[in-house]
Amino acid sequence: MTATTLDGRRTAAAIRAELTERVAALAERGAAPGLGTVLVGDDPGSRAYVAGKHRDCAQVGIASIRRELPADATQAEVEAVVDELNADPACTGYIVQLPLPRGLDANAVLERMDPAKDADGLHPANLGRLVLGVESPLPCTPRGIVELLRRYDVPLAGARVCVIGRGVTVGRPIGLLLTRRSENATVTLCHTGTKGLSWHVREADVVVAAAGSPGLITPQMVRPGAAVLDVGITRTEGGLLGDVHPDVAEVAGWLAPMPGGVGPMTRAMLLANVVEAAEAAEAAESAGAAEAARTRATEAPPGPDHPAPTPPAHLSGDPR
Ligand SMILES: Nc1nc(=O)c2c([nH]1)NC[C@@H]1CN(c3ccc(C(=O)N[C@@H](CCC(=O)O)C(=O)O)cc3)C=[N+]21
Repeated sequence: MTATTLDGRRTAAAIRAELTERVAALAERGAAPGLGTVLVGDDPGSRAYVAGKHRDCAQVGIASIRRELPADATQAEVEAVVDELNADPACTGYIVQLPLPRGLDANAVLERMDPAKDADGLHPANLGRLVLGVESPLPCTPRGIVELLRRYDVPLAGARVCVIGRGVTVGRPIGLLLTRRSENATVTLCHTGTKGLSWHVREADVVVAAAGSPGLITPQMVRPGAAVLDVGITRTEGGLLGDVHPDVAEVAGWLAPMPGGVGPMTRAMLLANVVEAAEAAEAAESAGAAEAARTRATEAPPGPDHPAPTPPAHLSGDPR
């Protein structure tokens, strides 16, 4: 058996085409989405990832706002950039590229962001909303995984999903998405302390490998026909390595490879979050404008343009 490729590049391109139309519609109503990125330090991976982000933005017509700080930036300097983007009306959404260099408090930075501009869905208020089932921007990688599985009709209802990795961007939030009633999967969250990892993986209909451990998932561990998504990226001299051994393609029913699987979907979902935030802001603004117009109409003092309405006879107090 050779797995069907869950082609993230092709799927992300289709999503970008859909978003391009929505950005054009926003522009017609005078609302231009703008994505900000905050990059601290010079990690080559982070740099490449942020550059990709700006290329994607240019392609769909989203303005991009780039902020870079040196690796020795202070907490106050990073927070000043956050304050600036919170206040900038041209920036409708932004991300702070993680991980931050040692010594910086990422949680304090995330907490300081305007949750309405959180394009990553990683602000504590938005993660809380995800737990509560309240609408919120969703973390990009988990959202990209769900979208990829959906577009390839991989069955999720009642499916056993094994997630390997407990990071904040993937492993922790993905269980919250997959166990919603709309997806209805059952999720086991495994990590480096899990006993009998092979057994857990072998039970699964869907495997999400996000541990950052090259070749961790071998063909013998995978249930024939299962969907396997490689989310791990390890940078080596020889290139990028995923968490899934290449021979898994002979056993799996579906495979999201690295590269070309979940990574491009993550980027597409970031764009989706930015467009959705701009649509929500535009809707709130036009609702606010309509409300203000109504308030003016009902509260304007009587004058030559607005004569006081004549009360109906039974309320006028006039005995005639
Ligand atoms: N605030 C924040 N939000 C993130 O979403 C976030 C982050 N920080 N820090 C780092 C991780 C990693 N990440 C990737 C996204 C896309 C690819 C991607 O497009 N990968 C391509 C190729 C990768 C390459 O060639 O370098 C692929 O898999 O085909 C990779 C990695 C987002 N992250």
